[in-house]
Amino acid sequence: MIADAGTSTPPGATACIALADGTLVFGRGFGAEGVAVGELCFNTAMTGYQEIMTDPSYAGQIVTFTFPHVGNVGTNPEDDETTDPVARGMVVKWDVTDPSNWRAADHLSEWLARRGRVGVSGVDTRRLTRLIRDKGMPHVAIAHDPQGRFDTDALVAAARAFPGIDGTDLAIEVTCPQPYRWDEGRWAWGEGHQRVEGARHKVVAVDYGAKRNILRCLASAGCDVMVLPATATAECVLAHDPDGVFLSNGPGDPAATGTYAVPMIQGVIEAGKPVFGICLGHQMLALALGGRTMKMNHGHHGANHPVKHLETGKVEITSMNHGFAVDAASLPAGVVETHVSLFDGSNCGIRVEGRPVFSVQYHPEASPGPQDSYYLFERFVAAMA
Ligand SMILES: NC(=O)CC[C@H](N)C(=O)O
Repeated sequence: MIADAGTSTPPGATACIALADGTLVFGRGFGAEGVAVGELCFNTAMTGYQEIMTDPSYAGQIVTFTFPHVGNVGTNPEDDETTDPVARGMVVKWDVTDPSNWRAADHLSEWLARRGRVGVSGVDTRRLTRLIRDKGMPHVAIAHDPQGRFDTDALVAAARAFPGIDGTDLAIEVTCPQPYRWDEGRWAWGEGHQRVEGARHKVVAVDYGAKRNILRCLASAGCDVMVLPATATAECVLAHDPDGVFLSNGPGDPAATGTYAVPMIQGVIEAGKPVFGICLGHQMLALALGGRTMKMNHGHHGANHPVKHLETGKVEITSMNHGFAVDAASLPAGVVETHVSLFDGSNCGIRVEGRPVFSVQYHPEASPGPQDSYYLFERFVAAMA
């Protein structure tokens, strides 16, 4: 149900996606009723919709899932990457509202409704994805009304009024309000998440919107993790006398977030600390080293992205979620490009020559996704040893 502006609501439609250019897409609503605005992206992962919806890096975005069966395994308390969903809404093909389709413990629709997030199902997500590729992550308003009453002109106007993610610092909205310690390790099958005892390395993790599984990977690799808010200064980080500093993933434009992150990162590098960054942390490390970042057309969001490690020639299948990228041509002498995307050649990793400072654009904690890149946590620990 993809139509032009002014088209009346088709019978049975209880949800509408209005693009800023006037394109309308109708479907069946689930989750919360109401309207949400944001940047519409697509994610190609076949599993992990709950982890994706609760990844703080999706703040300001609405996620279209290209995999057709989303919602069929319900939700559970173990898979949240943060307390609340952070993506503003979700779009899926499978009709989540059909009760005969659902047998899971906690219905995705109720889970989403409890958290005030809007869902649109029954959409031709293949066609919508092509549209996102053509238009480059459009600004949209999505609406869910069980009576199917939509003021489509107002929805298009709301999409147009969305300020966009370019130039916006969103990390400040999702970072932790207070420092806290993290000592829970990775999932052990049948035993859940366990406390890790006897950690050997003191790590400060700066939280720009960290996923819980990243902190679990650090703890499981032997790190005693102190999580600090995004605006922590170098002085504040160094006051914890860490063996290493971790820069987390997070939402928004790295250039806008760099205003406070860059001086902190420069300070800890100057102090000789090992530094490891993931995704937004990677982008901000590149900025701190004198590089530039740029907005991508439709970004990389999925769990099937091949990345080449240029120094070993090995290919890793990675989990990704980013709409900005480091411009490799902008990297100064002494900063080496270590990884590239085999989809489009974009930069996926850097390191500083002669220093234990490195970062990757993708998500080695793989939540969801393949675990090919877990070695990066071990590399960080080795750098601190
Ligand atoms: N996953 C992330 O950390 C995303 C980084 C950044 N917000 C981007 O979209 O590129």
